Amino acid sequence: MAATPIIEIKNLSAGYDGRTVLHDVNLNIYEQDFLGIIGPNGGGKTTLIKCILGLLKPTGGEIIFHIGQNDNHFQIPTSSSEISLGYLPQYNSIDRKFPISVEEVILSGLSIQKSLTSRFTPEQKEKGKQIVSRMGLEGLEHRAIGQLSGGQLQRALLGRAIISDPSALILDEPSTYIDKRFEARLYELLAEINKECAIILVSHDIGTVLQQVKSIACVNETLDYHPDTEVTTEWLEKNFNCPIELLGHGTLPHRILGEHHHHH
Ligand SMILES: Nc1ncnc2c1ncn2[C@@H]1O[C@H](COP(=O)(O)OP(=O)(O)OP(=O)(O)O)[C@@H](O)[C@H]1O
Repeated sequence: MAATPIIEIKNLSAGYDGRTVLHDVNLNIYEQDFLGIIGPNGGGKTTLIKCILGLLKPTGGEIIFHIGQNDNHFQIPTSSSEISLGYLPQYNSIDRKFPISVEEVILSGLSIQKSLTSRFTPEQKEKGKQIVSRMGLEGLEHRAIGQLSGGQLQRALLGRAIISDPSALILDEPSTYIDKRFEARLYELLAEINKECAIILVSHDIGTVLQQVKSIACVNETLDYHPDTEVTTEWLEKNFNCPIELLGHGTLPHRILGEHHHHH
């Protein structure tokens, strides 16, 4: 069965105020994908995510979303508003003083098309409970998000991102949620979520990413896709435009690197 991608990015370019940041980006995301997106600071990772989420209008090319049953695809040429995408934002974009509880944060993942005051159905509340338990947040439902640890907040936001059973889940720098104790648990959760949802994981943490994902893309003005995680240091250096030592990842697990040479 020939798979159709759920997200198809063709010749995408994007930028700000007339300055091009991304160009000639081509990428297909399939149902079972777990794609890691790495790249140097300012390379355009967040810009690509903004385009996929429909928050930034591309200056060229297109992003096509295929949703629905396998034999019943339809396309939304210009917007992602109807495809269900889950999104875990960067830590520094979260206002922890916002007076909202864990349960409310999770349920807010369902309320995109609702007004803030409309009530949730009993089915939606039940779904919320399931997510609370899946995220290991029992007992914290009514806690304000400002009173959570980094790892707990992250799981609440992950719950919000997956409560609508999205076709794809996008995570922006999930390893910056401080609470390192929960990092292993996060990746366990993601592996589980990946059984029913494509995942796109943006991260600086090359070593961790390479151990979790199935394929990898490096974004540096354009996108270089690699179908597995057997990347070489040469591939990384070419895409980052710098020697691997400068990336600050001296502890890259060697077993996931392909043939490579040391040249000091
Ligand atoms: N709102 C904006 N207005 C103007 N320029 C921007 C804006 N957002 C990002 N840029 C610029 O676009 C380029 C790509 O930024 P982007 O945030 O996509 O990179 P990134 O790969 O996510 O970087 P990092 O790893 O540092 O988060 C950078 O040069 C940045 O300064």
